Amino acid sequence: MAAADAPAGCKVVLASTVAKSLSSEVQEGLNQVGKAPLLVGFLANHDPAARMYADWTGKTCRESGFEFDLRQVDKEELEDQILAANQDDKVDGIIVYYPIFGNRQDQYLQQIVDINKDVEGLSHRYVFNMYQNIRFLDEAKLQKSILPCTPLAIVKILEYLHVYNPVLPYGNRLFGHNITVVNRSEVVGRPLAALLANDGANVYSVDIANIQNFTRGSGIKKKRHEVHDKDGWKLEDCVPLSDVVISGVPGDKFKFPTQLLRDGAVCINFSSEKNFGPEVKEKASIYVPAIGKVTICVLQRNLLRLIQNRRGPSVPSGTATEKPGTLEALTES
Ligand SMILES: NC(=O)C1=CN([C@@H]2O[C@H](COP(=O)(O)OP(=O)(O)OC[C@H]3O[C@@H](n4cnc5c(N)ncnc54)[C@H](O)[C@@H]3O)[C@@H](O)[C@H]2O)C=CC1
Ligand SMILES: Nc1nc(=O)c2c([nH]1)NC[C@@H]1CN(c3ccc(C(=O)N[C@@H](CCC(=O)O)C(=O)O)cc3)C=[N+]21
Repeated sequence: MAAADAPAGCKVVLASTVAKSLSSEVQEGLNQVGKAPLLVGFLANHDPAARMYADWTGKTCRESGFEFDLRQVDKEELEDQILAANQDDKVDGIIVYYPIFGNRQDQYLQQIVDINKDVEGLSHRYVFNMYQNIRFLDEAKLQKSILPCTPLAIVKILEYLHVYNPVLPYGNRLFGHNITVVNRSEVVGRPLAALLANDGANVYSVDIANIQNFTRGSGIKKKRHEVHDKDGWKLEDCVPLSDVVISGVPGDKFKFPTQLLRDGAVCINFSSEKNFGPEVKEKASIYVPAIGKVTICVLQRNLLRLIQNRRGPSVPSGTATEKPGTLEALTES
């Protein structure tokens, strides 16, 4: 499209741009750690999206000073393989690509990864901390808890876009924003809605069946979010209220109804498919078409955090302790 025909108002922000701003922080962490951390990936399914993501993670890791060992294993052998990697001192982090069995056995496998090697933050303790808005692992608030990579990548993008308002205190920086999240899976959509609401946003969480409101209440008086069903609500009810819309519907059938968007909304797609058609640029102020590169940066950041947590706190006096238990305290280096 010639520049003169381009929609005037919309800025397309690519994940690579946001990833660049995070990678200097990752490189700094890497220098402190003083070795190439080893991430082991277990692929036990034939999902092309998982394979693509795994190959891409390997390429990015090798380019940026990390080692990545992708192990293709039979699903019946995976349990023993994970336990062996838990025991292996050379292994710093473990990522298991899901779905494998596609049922509760997958939850079982998530819980057998050593919590000190769980780069995706899927262990019960990390998940509990996230939903309860508990940001540190220790009383002294020196060891940060681990957040799931894709939801945290979206938080990092919203910080980059200045949707997080630094004039407000840590932990309240999304106060005043209405955000629609289309996807409520346990791996991305539900944790994302909780994180955004814990930071002060009023979140509409949409799945195939219904819409829920995640909120800290009027004046964000509550310490952590609560959830209310919005009976009978549809996208038509929440999208026009939302200044940020985040969509992650799998498959190529779903197309987000862009005519419902508020003028100047910020739109982010995290699905492998393009949930927003090209016409999104006629309405949005900012459009982020994909986020994968940021997710991988956050994965590397989590791996460094695990190594730092394992080595024990060596936080310079007066940094982590000064900050209240906030997501920023958790997400800042
Ligand atoms: N970019 C990244 O870093 C990542 C991207 N993904 C991608 O995100 C997408 C979603 O992955 P998962 O959450 O694991 O999928 P999932 O299948 O577990 O969940 C899909 C969610 O979308 C909802 N949904 C489906 N159709 C809908 C509709 N028509 N209207 C409203 N809601 C609808 C479902 O109710 C469910 O909450 C996939 O394309 C996946 O490849 C997943 C993980 C990381
Ligand atoms: N334990 C676990 N964690 C995962 O995070 C996980 C998983 N298992 N199993 C498989 C799915 C799939 N997945 C994707 C990551 C990035 C893109 C993605 O969107 N990548 C490109 C788009 C690529 C393209 O345009 O084709 C991007 O964001 O720029 C898609 C899918 C993570 N997964």
